[in-house]
Amino acid sequence: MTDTLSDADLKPVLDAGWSKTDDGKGITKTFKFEDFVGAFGWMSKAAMHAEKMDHHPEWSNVYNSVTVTLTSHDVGGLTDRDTDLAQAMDKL
Ligand SMILES: C[C@H](O)[C@H](O)[C@H]1CNC2=NC(N)=NC(=O)C2=N1
Repeated sequence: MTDTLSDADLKPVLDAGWSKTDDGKGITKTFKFEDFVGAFGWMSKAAMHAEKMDHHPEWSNVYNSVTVTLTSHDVGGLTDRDTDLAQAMDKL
């Protein structure tokens, strides 16, 4: 499905700590880890998931913190590919 999502569709990920970006086209969350190895290990696992799903995060890492933004560039907004990847990241 490539339809953009409504706020109701987003409720599960918003309840799980994701927020809409200021432009409303993405969702973002900051994940915290014990240290850099924890953060980078998580990014490695997340990267494998993203590649399998053919849906890729925008993210940045500073020491033990990883800030992730998810959006569907091809439709210029949020799709279920973003919520699926968000939920996969939350489960890692
Ligand atoms: C061809 C391929 O499916 C597309 O380029 C994919 C790859 N990964 C992607 N990732 C994200 N986040 N948004 C996209 O629109 C996107 N498109």
